[in-house]
Amino acid sequence: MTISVWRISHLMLALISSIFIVLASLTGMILAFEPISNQLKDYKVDAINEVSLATTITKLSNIYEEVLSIEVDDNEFVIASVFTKDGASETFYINPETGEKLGDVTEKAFIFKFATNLHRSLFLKSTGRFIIGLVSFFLFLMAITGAFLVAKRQGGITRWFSKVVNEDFKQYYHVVLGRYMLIPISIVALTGVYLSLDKFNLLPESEIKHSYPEVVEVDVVRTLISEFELFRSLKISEVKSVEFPFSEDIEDYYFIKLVDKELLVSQFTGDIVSEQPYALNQMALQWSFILHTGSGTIVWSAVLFFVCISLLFFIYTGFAMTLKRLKNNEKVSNSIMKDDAEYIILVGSETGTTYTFATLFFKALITAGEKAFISDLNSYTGYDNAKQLIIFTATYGEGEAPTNAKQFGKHLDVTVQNKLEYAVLGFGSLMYPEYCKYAIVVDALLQQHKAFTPKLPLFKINNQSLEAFKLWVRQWGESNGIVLDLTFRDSIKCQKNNTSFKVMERSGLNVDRSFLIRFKPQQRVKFESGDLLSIKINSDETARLYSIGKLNGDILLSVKTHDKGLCSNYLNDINANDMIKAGIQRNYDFHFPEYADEVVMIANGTGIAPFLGMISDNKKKKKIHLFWGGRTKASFDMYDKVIYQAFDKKYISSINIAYSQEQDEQNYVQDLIAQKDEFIANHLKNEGVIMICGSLEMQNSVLETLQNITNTRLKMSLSAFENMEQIKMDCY
Ligand SMILES: Cc1cc2nc3c(=O)[nH]c(=O)nc-3n(C[C@H](O)[C@H](O)[C@H](O)COP(=O)(O)O)c2cc1C
Repeated sequence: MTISVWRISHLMLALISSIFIVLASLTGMILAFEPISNQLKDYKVDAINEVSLATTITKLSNIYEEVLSIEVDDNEFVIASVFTKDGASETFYINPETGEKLGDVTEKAFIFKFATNLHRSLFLKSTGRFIIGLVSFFLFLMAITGAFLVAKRQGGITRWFSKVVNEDFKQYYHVVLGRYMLIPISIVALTGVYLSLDKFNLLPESEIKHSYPEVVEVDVVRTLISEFELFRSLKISEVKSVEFPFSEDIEDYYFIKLVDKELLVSQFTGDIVSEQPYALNQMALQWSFILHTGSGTIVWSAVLFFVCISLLFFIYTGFAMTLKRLKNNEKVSNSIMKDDAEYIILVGSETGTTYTFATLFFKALITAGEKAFISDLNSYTGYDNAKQLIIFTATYGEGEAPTNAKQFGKHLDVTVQNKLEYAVLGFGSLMYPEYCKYAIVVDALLQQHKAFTPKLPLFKINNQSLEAFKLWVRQWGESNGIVLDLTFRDSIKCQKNNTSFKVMERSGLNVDRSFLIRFKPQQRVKFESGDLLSIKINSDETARLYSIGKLNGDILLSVKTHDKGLCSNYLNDINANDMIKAGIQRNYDFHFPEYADEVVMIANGTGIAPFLGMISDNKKKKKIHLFWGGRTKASFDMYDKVIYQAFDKKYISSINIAYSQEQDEQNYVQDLIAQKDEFIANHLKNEGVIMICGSLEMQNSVLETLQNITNTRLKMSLSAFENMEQIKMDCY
């Protein structure tokens, strides 16, 4: 079955039963307190596991005129029904060791009575009981479909507890909590179903029939109760209830219920006259009751309370995710027919984010005056006037196609197509072993197809990186001679840029038109190397982010100027003692990994800035290996003072530099990594961390090189190390 069938079933079940689950959870939360409040009453006697039934009966018989019954409830409180010496009939808690009264048996509190009724039958008697039973069954089905979705998402049941990719708060905790709550929720649901089946008499008949002796000896001598072998050996904690003989007639017996069986016992001799074990379903019923109500155990009641809260959380996050998915999947309407369009954009998306990116691109094409058409990959067909096919696709399951792309391969085989150029943009996550696998498959299918010629090589986007997307759009625009202007709605979070920073010093421009600039915050702000400084020149512009190196409490930035770069030119125009307003954006995922003993830092160009701070602060002298790529020797001059000072202090263990334009043969940082493949493989094997900062092109090439190294030398996918937080990236 495909993932969407499971997801739709999961959603449908939730839609049908959510109101009842909310009611059952809220009342369940109240009811979870009943066993707790009962246990707080002080009627439990410590010696309950030592006192024998013989002792309790003897003591009671001495104090009261007649004893009718003894009951030990789920809280292990002992209740006796007696006639007092004054002839009054009373039922109360007793001390089983002395027979003394401990307190009156009070009625269930109103709140618990009310909650029980609502929880069991919605105050609708049999109809309500039926609804609740059915909803319990649906809840169980939801647990199963949910488990399947989690297993699929994690890449198989064996990876059940492997790290969950955190792309969205609600989705992340829906999955993380779901993994832990699966078993308790299934127990609550199944026991609920079982209790309902019992109420509707749908369980097999399990009434116990005792065989009474046909011939009874009449001249038997009465033995004292305190001498009864059975009563002496039975501890009161093993007994559920004892009904005393109705009369002193020899044919009336003690009727005793234990945890697993019922006994008829002679009141004259104490011998067992009949012994009947409970049927399996009777035992199952007892256990269902305990597991469903938490009766008698505070710990399980607390678990049940947590189950109720988590169900409310699942309903809230589940519906919030569905709404977001629906919003993401809102299709833009095409203003022209497919056969009139020159650019055909086809999308493969499961939860809609790829559609959001494709829509941005589509709208930019329309704004640029191009004839574009957008649709699902499944609706691939012939296009009469198209020049280019642009495919945006995510990957799902274990490297599979999203649901709206599953038919693409089939349609491609049977469709007669005019000659077309194509470009494939893959959306995926490096956390999964099959990174962007479906985009790779689509690219390969088009490569083999004679109607198609590639316009751009396959481009992969990790974790919906906006920066990577912008880079691809720039490349696409350049190769097609179209200037595209992407308009983002909420894509960049608004930063508060109201902290004052004073410029302490700055370098001149180097050969690459880059410079270093150092700021001192004028207010107390928290930051670390790896955090980002957000600068917004005017309110119309989106904020520009720069990676921070923290040097002696100051912020060090390495800035490359661009001809049309508003922010880089603004920074280039300021000098020592000038003030700027900016904001700190914490970037916790890119802080120095204190847990690692050895760190490899890979950067190109200005990406070195956070590493300058981390290296200068390495007072513990952890092993740090720097790999840096730049254009020429002069490109590095700006950084060598900080680096060689750190080297003298033994704060850095090795420096490896690749120059792309210093010699005839171009040498890039990924080439250095490839040359040191054995070292890199050992580093990862020994739990070392690799940090990457710089351009997205460099990041993609370095990741490819690392993937080759882990595949060939360690026979493992790079995603395994990513999942163990051994790869950290901050590229732009
Ligand atoms: C259950 C699940 C399985 C995934 N499997 C893969 C995978 O095998 N390879 C990959 O690169 N990305 C995988 N991803 C990541 C998605 O492809 C990525 O988040 C994508 O941006 C989602 O796009 P969409 O919202 O348009 O569906 C998976 C995500 C989920 C939730």
